[in-house]
Amino acid sequence: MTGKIQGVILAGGMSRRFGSPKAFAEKDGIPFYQYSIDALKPFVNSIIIVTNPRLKHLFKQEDESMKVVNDLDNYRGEGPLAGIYTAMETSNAAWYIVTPIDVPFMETRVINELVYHIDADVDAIIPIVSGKMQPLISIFHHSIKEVIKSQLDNGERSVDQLLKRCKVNYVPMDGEKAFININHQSDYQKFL
Ligand SMILES: Nc1nc2c(ncn2[C@@H]2O[C@H](COP(=O)(O)OP(=O)(O)OP(=O)(O)O)[C@@H](O)[C@H]2O)c(=O)[nH]1
Repeated sequence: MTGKIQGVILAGGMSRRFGSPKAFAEKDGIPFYQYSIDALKPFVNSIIIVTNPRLKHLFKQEDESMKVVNDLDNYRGEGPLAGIYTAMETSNAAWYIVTPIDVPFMETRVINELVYHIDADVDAIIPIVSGKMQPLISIFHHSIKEVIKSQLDNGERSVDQLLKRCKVNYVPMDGEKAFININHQSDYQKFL
């Protein structure tokens, strides 16, 4: 038994480098954030998009199984950990599968492989692709919620720091393309 699995889409970033909200940039006429939804959907009971008040109204809530919320007030805009903590506070699940909104080549097989490694003995499951870890396309157990909170309360926004405090299963994976993330307009020109 794995318990309830919640999908989390981190969508509260400022897209400063990109210059406009990345979630709504398009690949083949489909907004980037939809690719994150599509990759998660087969594996989760529900999806929570965690964003900020500037963008919240722009996300379409497809059905009852999807929720769009802002980062909790205390941690608004404090980075990805604020989004993960908000999801853990807002919903009640055993596991949280997290994705960002700027990975338009993401594939269900990536999430499938991470889900395969869900195990009671670990706190986090993180892919390693071409020697680089991808901590924002990952699975976290709810038991680390208080660790995240204490980091946020100490102003420590680093996900890498969190991983040093957790039992992590690092999963080597093939297929770099699925992990391409778009940060700058030049990435958009290059890959899309
Ligand atoms: N909920 C939430 N998500 C965030 C926050 N900061 C970043 N994210 C998300 O985390 C992922 C990675 O963010 P980045 O690309 O590093 O940051 P960004 O703010 O979107 O872009 P830059 O402003 O160019 O750094 C994206 O999906 C962001 O939307 C935050 O404070 N809250």
